[in-house]
Amino acid sequence: MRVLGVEGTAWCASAAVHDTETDETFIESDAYEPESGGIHPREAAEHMGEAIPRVVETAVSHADGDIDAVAFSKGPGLGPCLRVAGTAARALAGTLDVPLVGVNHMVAHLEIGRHEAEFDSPVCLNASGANAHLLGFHDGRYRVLGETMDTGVGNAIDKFTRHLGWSHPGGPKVEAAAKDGEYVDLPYVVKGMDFSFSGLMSAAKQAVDDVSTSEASGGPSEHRSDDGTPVEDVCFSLQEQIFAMLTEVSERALSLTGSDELVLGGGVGQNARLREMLEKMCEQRGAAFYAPEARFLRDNAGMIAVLGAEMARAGDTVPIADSAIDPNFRPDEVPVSWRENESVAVGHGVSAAGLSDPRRGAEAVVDLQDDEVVKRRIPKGYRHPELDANLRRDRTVLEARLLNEARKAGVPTPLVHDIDVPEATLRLQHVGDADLSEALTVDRARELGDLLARLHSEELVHGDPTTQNVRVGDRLFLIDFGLGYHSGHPEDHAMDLHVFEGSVEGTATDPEPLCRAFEAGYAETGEETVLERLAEIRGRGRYQ
Ligand SMILES: C[C@@H](O)[C@H](NC(=O)OP(=O)(O)OC[C@H]1O[C@@H](n2cnc3c(N)ncnc32)[C@H](O)[C@@H]1O)C(=O)O
Ligand SMILES: [Fe+2]
Repeated sequence: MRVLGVEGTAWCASAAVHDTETDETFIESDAYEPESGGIHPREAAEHMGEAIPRVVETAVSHADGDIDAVAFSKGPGLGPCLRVAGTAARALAGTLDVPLVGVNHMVAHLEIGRHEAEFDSPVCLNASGANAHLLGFHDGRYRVLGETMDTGVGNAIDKFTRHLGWSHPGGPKVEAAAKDGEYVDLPYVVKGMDFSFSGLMSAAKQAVDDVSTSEASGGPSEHRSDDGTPVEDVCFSLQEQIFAMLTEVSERALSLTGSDELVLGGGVGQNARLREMLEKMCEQRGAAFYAPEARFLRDNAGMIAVLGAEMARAGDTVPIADSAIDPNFRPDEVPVSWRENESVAVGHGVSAAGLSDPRRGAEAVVDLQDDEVVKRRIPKGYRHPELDANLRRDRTVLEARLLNEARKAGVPTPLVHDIDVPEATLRLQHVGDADLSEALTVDRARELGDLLARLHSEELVHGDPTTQNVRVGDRLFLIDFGLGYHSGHPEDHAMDLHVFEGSVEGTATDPEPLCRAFEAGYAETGEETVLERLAEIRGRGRYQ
């Protein structure tokens, strides 16, 4: 079978032909390059209007007109661009009299890696321009295990370079500038498997602004000053922070799902430092890692044609009348017709808190000694040594402090027997006999809701309350406060709830009653505003 793919979600007008017999993919692309600033939707759509017919013609003639189906990016993306590419795809399917396939662009970014690596059920990290998320496959659907709480990763980097006056796209320029940089401390924000870039980006711009104000007459190529931060140091550190955040949440997702395969997708995946970090992390935990070649990472119609072929084979085609584009098409809305009903399931190779298989813990090695647990935050080879030392120290100290404060707030936690800060090691009381991930019930979900409400009423935030960070005994115990902090803000409290529900939705067959009970438990003692904020976070328009 030969499938023609059409891609036109934002900047890349592209057509491709995938031949399922030979597994070869021919791609023809034409990039829109804004003269100044970022991507303008109207200009980008004009570019699509000119370039799509051209790239389609090249691809069709490459296949000698021998095409069995037409697949196109149905969304997400910029409406005006999607419309142009969608119209072209519909017209082509009509003219050739072949079926039409509507592909989710984000799922295509990840399926291309799975297809090439021949992995069964990997965790997928998408690092693209307008998005950033972790997907796992469970019970016939992609589940969003974690995602950005504000902008996509590429857009965050591009906004920073726009601030510097550099042309679009900024990602490759930051990568080049980072080669001569040294580490400076910048914010690092992960919440469970979610993460955000806005604080980090403001700090980066601030650091550079200090430089440019004192260099006002120095011209754009001169970035150094005596008291400011050299721009290459900011670029270097930006990469170190952002990619370490993405790698950390990927590792957490591997740990939570028990998967030992990771694939990368999206344009930012072209960055060698990101790939290096992911590769090192996987190597350290004995997982397999795959990143497709660059032409399949950045936006391209090849990935649309490859997934389109699988969908067409599964009979997943769409009548022209029902083929409307969807600018907000989320990957978890896609009915996955082309995969067997396999799952990345919780429990798979994951022992209780990683106890019998210490390698599996996301962050720490945990050893059982009599009735005590020795938890050591091991150095992570993928992180910059300074960042690594800071994170291990800060999290160890915070964890010890917050475990005690939480207990005082009436939330059961293990007693802290001893702390060794230089070794980032805690000796803790052994509590419970299973993880909540192995023993989640409606009643326990409710009990946990109540515990988090109590924690929040004392202005404490857990930071990572997934089902793996709750122990089950005669009652529930909260463990692993390493991402915790003090805050009385409803947004921070709501994020705790969001993280828990994300871990349930990513792994439970029927998450709905569990989440409802959890929220009911929270509502008994917790603040109504937090639950309202939770609903808002869920529906928040992200990815600007
Ligand atoms: C919806 C769709 O239009 C969108 N696609 C998209 O944004 O294009 P993509 O090719 O996946 O990613 C482009 C981004 O990838 C970044 N990028 C490219 N090369 C890079 C590099 N070497 N280092 C860091 N970022 C890089 C660019 O700066 C830009 O932000 C998406 O997938 O989110
Ligand atoms: Fe993309």
